[in-house]
Amino acid sequence: MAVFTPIELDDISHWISEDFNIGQASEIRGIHGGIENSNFFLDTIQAGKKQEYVLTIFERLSAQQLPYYLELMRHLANKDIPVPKPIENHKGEILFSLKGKPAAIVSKLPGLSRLQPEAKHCAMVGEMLAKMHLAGKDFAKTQENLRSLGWWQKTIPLVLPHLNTSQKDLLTHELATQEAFFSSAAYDTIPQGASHCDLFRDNVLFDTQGSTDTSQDQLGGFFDFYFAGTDKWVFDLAVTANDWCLADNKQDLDPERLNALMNAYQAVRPLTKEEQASWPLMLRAAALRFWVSRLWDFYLPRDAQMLTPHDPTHFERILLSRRSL
Ligand SMILES: Nc1ncnc2c1ncn2[C@@H]1O[C@H](COP(=O)(O)OP(=O)(O)OP(=O)(O)O)[C@@H](O)[C@H]1O
Ligand SMILES: N[C@@H](CCO)C(=O)O
Repeated sequence: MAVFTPIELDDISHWISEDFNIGQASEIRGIHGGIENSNFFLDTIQAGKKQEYVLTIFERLSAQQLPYYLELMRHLANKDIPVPKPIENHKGEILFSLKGKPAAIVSKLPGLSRLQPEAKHCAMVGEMLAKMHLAGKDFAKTQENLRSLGWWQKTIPLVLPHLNTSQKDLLTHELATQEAFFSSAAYDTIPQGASHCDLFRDNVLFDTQGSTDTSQDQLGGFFDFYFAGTDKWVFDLAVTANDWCLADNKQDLDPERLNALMNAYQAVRPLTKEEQASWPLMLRAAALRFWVSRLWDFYLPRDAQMLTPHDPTHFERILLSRRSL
């Protein structure tokens, strides 16, 4: 629930009409979802028709880091993967500056999130995630996942003082396990490429086709590529499974939804035997990554209007569950 940098229509209307071919800005509305960036729905009127976009002001990422994400989105959108397409100005640029911070405008995806997904939603996500991984194979840029092992090693010491003894033990032992895994010969054999790395339920939209229930749901698309990176595809799948396939106890995996996700993914891209062998440790790595980031946001929060950090204990419980697999 965050808007860190407020933007009014007067701040952008001249810029939009002068630098872009998307009509006249008619309305801008802060979006109070998300915790990382300042996001706004931007409406324009072009040739008498309303058009909808999303304006994002990046609060942490730098102008050097951002081209990877935006160009990945453009690459995938050009291959008909349903992701937001960055809007170019008259010079063909897709990264801008607003109020001294990097900014971008992207297409608005249709639909809404399904926070209580059914197996069919997991299957749609699994199929598209595999297609996305394959579509990204010829993406020219590489950039590390900025919230992977190096970031965990840097951030864990900052949050340890806030934890009790059992949490400290869990965090430090899991980090040591992952350090050994990342430096193993087996890890090097696992295929990698452009990965979303944050494909939670709140980063996928489903187009309801006008239905009041889920019976007509079609995938609207994946968004929020701002934690993407060149990473192990099976790590990306594990991040997705940990959020989409949670059992009712909010820590174990639900077999029906997990099978739907995995079968649909593998129908497009079968996992290698090395990926299959790595699966338990990848699920743990995915749980650790988000436990650390939620601890960081919770104990070292930033000033923001209406920022509601996520509950760190959610991924503490998930990590404990994955370690028991
Ligand atoms: N391209 C898009 N199309 C439709 N809705 C979007 C789009 N991008 C963002 N949104 C809306 O804005 C909300 C916040 O976006 P997002 O999830 O990217 O927030 P964030 O703070 O950038 O990232 P995070 O979710 O990691 O905290 C989303 O929940 C969604 O409702
Ligand atoms: N999807 C993340 C927030 C953004 O990284 C979480 O739920 O912790």
